[in-house]
Amino acid sequence: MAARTAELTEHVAEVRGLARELGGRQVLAGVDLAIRRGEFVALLGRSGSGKSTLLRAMAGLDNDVEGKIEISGTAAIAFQEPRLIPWKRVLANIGLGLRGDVPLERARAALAEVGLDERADDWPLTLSGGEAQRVSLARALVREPALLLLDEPFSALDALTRISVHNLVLDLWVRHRPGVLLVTHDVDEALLLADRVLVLDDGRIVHETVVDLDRPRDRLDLTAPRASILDRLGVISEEPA
Ligand SMILES: Nc1ncnc2c1ncn2[C@@H]1O[C@H](COP(=O)(O)OP(=O)(O)OP(=O)(O)O)[C@@H](O)[C@H]1O
Repeated sequence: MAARTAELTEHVAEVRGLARELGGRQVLAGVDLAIRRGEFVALLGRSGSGKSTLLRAMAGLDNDVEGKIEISGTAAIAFQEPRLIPWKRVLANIGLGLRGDVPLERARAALAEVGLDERADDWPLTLSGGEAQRVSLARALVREPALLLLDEPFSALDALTRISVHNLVLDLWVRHRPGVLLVTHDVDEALLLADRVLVLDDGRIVHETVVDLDRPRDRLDLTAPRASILDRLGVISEEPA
């Protein structure tokens, strides 16, 4: 079982030699990774490469990993599906914590931050996909996480909703400055949002691209880093030479 809490100074999360076997396969085979305070990191990798396994371990949801995980403060996770409890109203869903309930005022404030204060007393099933994902983000934020783990939170959204939730995540990140680890399949999404893009393959981090560009970013500026990441993912780049 990996260590969980630590007084890290420069970093909000440190993972060393993380290993996990699943279904007879070594899915994680010695992952090393560190996230600085307030840093936005994106994680790419082929389907089945172990991205969700890594996030679950960092969120403390998997006790069968080997290696070291140190998180300085609280980690909160949001998933691809919002995972709201249908028989609890929206506000109650935010207040429901993994570790005890949070005060109502804080839950209301979190809901207001994602622009849904008027939906506090509604049932989750009356929300659109984008709204439900916003509630899921509010539920993570209300824990005031030092580390926010996002497991493909945009991938089930249509293109326009996706852009608005991208912008919301960036706004929330600027306001609260948690360290973020975002799992995505979308190279452009990773490059538009993150300070650093990592690639997971064969159970290890095999590639890192630093994205040293101001936000909001222009897709045209991302051509070179996109090509090198696609190359590492084994995808032929469609960019003109
Ligand atoms: N409980 C389990 N039992 C056996 N194998 C599992 C279990 N959970 C995950 N796996 C396997 O572990 C591997 C990694 O899964 P994981 O969900 O972490 O991959 P991923 O990179 O997030 O994939 P995707 O991009 O498709 O979501 C996969 O091959 C998956 O089938």
